[in-house]
Amino acid sequence: MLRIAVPNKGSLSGPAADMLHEAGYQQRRESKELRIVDPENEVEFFYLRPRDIAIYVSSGRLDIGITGRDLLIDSGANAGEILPLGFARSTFRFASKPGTANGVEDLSGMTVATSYEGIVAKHLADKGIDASVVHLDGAVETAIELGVAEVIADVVETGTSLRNAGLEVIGEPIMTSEAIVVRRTGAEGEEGAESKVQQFLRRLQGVLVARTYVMMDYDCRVEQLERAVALTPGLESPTVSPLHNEGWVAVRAMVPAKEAQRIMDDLYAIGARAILTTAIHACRL
Ligand SMILES: Nc1ncnc2c1ncn2[C@@H]1O[C@H](COP(=O)(O)OP(=O)(O)OP(=O)(O)O)[C@@H](O)[C@H]1O
Ligand SMILES: O=P(O)(O)OC[C@H]1O[C@H](OP(=O)(O)OP(=O)(O)O)[C@H](O)[C@@H]1O
Ligand SMILES: [Mg+2]
Repeated sequence: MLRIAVPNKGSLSGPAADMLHEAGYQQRRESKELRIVDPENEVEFFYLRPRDIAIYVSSGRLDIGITGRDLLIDSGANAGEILPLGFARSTFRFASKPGTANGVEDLSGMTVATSYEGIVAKHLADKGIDASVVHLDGAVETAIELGVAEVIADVVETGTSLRNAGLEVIGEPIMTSEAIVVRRTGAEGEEGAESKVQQFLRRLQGVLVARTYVMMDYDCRVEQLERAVALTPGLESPTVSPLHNEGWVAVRAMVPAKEAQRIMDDLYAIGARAILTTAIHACRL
C-alpha cells in the first residue's frame, strides 16, 4: 500500500484534495479525519500539517507527500521535488515600510520577521548579510507596525496583504513556489514502492494535462495540411483522416487551452473550417 501525505489545512489543502479526487483517488469526507485508506487504489492518505510533510517523507515512514516548494526548502528535510503541481503559486519576498531599504544589501543590522526561518537565514548567509531573524507563526505583516522587526520575509501572491499593511517589497523574489510532490532523497528505484509511485505520478500528470489542454478538431484542404499541422502539432503528431469529399481531411490534435482561441483564428485564416474544441476529462500520456 502506497502511503501518501496530504496537507490537512491552509492554501494547499483544498486544491490538493481536488487534484487527488480528479485523479480517481478517494478523499476524506470530513476535515477532522486524519487518515483514510483507498483500498481500490491500494493507497493510504495521511492528512498532516503542510509544514511537517517533507519531514515525514524524509523519515521514510511515508512514501511521498504533497507540500509547497518553499516549505520543503525551509524544512531542510532530506527530500526532493519530483513533480510540480501548478497550484498555490507564490513568491517569497522581503518587504518593509517604504524608505527602509533599497535592496537586500541594506538589511545588515536589521531584524527580519518570518515564518520561514530556514529560507531566510540561508539566503542572508549566501548574500553575506548579517541580519537577525525572528520567527513568527503567521500574520507577519503586522510585526513591523508592532515594532518586532523592521523587515518581514513572507509569501506574496497578489500583494494585497502587503498593501493593506502599508509595506513594499524589497529587491527580487527570494524564491518562487508552488505545490509539489516530494519524495525522500535516494528512494528512487526502491523495490516495491517504485511502480506504485510512478503510477501515482502518471495519474497526477494526467490531471495536469487534462486541465491545460483541449482536444481540437477541424477540416482543412489537403493543400493547407502542412500549414495547419504546424499550428497544431499535437503531443506526438496529429491524427489526419480522409473526408468523403475529395481534397479535404479531418485533423485532430491536443492544443494548450490558453492558446486555443488564437489557434482557431489562425486555422480559420488559412481556410480550415468546422473547427471545434472539447474538454479532456482524463489522460495518460
Ligand atoms: N496566498 C497564498 N497564495 C498562494 N500560495 C500560498 C498563499 N499563502 C500560502 N501559500 C502557500 O501555502 C503553503 C503554506 O501552507 P500553510 O498551510 O503552512 O500556510 P497557509 O496556506 O498560509 O495557511 P495558514 O497560515 O492559514 O495555516 C506554502 O507553500 C505557501 O507558498
Ligand atoms: O499576496 P497575498 O495574495 O495577500 O497573499 C499572501 C498572504 O497569504 C498568506 O497569508 P495567510 O492568509 O495564510 O495568513 P498567515 O500569514 O497567517 O499565514 C501569506 O502568509 C501572506 O500573508
Ligand atoms: Mg498562511
